[in-house]
Amino acid sequence: MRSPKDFFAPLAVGAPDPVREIPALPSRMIHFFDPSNEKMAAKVPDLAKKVDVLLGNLEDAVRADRKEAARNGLVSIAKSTDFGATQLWTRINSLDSPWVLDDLITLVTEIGDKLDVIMVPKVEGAQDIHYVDRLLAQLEARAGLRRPLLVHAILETASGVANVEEIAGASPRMQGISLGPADLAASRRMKTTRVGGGHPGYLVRTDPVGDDLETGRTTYQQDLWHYTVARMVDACAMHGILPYYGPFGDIRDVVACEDQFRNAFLLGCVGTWTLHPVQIDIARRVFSPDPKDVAWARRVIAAMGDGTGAVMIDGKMQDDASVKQCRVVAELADALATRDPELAKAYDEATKEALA
Ligand SMILES: CC(C)(COP(=O)(O)OP(=O)(O)OC[C@H]1O[C@@H](n2cnc3c(N)ncnc32)[C@H](O)[C@@H]1OP(=O)(O)O)[C@@H](O)C(=O)NCCC(=O)NCCSC(=O)C[C@](C)(O)C(=O)O
Ligand SMILES: [Mg+2]
Repeated sequence: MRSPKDFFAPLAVGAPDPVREIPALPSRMIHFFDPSNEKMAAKVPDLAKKVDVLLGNLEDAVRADRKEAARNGLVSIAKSTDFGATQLWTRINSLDSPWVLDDLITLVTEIGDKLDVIMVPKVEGAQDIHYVDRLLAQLEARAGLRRPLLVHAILETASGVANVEEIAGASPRMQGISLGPADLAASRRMKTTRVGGGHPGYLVRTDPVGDDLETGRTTYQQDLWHYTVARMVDACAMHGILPYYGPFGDIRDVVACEDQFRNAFLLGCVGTWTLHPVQIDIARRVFSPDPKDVAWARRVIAAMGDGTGAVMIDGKMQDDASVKQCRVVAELADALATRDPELAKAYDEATKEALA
């Protein structure tokens, strides 16, 4: 463990100073594409206008014989595309794979100035982040980068979940954590075969009435991911980094996808992954606060003055704690409004109506 005094010292001579605060940039959707897939790659310039984050995926879902093509494809896309205010991330191959060393060397050297965040899969503990941290510092120094690359961990091993708090605080580069439900299910030996979402067999049932065990017993499907997402959110909040839902693999089921995204949003996540273009608008809708909620939040903030004491608004008590919740919603709305003029208009109109 490094001394707290050294935590913000660069890990290589000539590497840029680590950031002290993780920027809360809009990242409602991290849109995955395979840079070796020509059809997907061709859509990148248009997607850059629609999404908050584009992620060139090099790991799972890219065939073993396409790994180099994906890496080289990402380099050429990054060099030739104007991303505007859209962030460019990548997911490197896992740290035990034969590809990861070349992924890091090539990407940092060739496009380190274009990349914002490096997503590291299958993180098991702080040791994995420490390894990437030092290596990135060496490569940044050699490439003469002025801005440090940030690191994002995927929570997709049982060990990673057990160590999530130390992973979140392992480096000043830690930008956030995403749920990786497919690998996590396998690592935990869960008996599911899905990528994210619920399962009809994971349920609770109302008690029987009398001796009849069969009739009138409603069942409620439960969320398999509640514990993990909640724990991830706490670990991230504790360390000032950002939590995300992960993939929802049933592309056709846009309804359950929206539900799963919304659960994560309400629990504290700032965004999700989108694997297919059809999921982009769902993520935008879910991870942008509702204009009515924004208007309410602004109304409470205005009524609460310096934020202390208690007032009644529409029959509901407001105090120091509820105004803090309202500030979370209002600040997120303000940040998203700077990127999304349509949203800015909807927020202002709803606020005018609420205050009229
Ligand atoms: C599911 C697939 C195969 C269906 O792909 P498709 O071509 O069969 O679908 P489609 O509906 O026919 O596609 C329509 C059009 O959209 C395009 N398209 C389709 N997807 C995209 C995309 N993402 N970005 C940009 N364009 C896309 C596609 O090329 C096509 O273009 P066209 O109209 O010109 O013919 C495809 O969407 C895909 O490969 N998506 C990405 C999958 C991926 O990245 N998986 C890895 C992340 S999840 C994961 O790793 C788990 C985790 C965290 O690690 C853990 O839980 O453990
Ligand atoms: Mg995975």
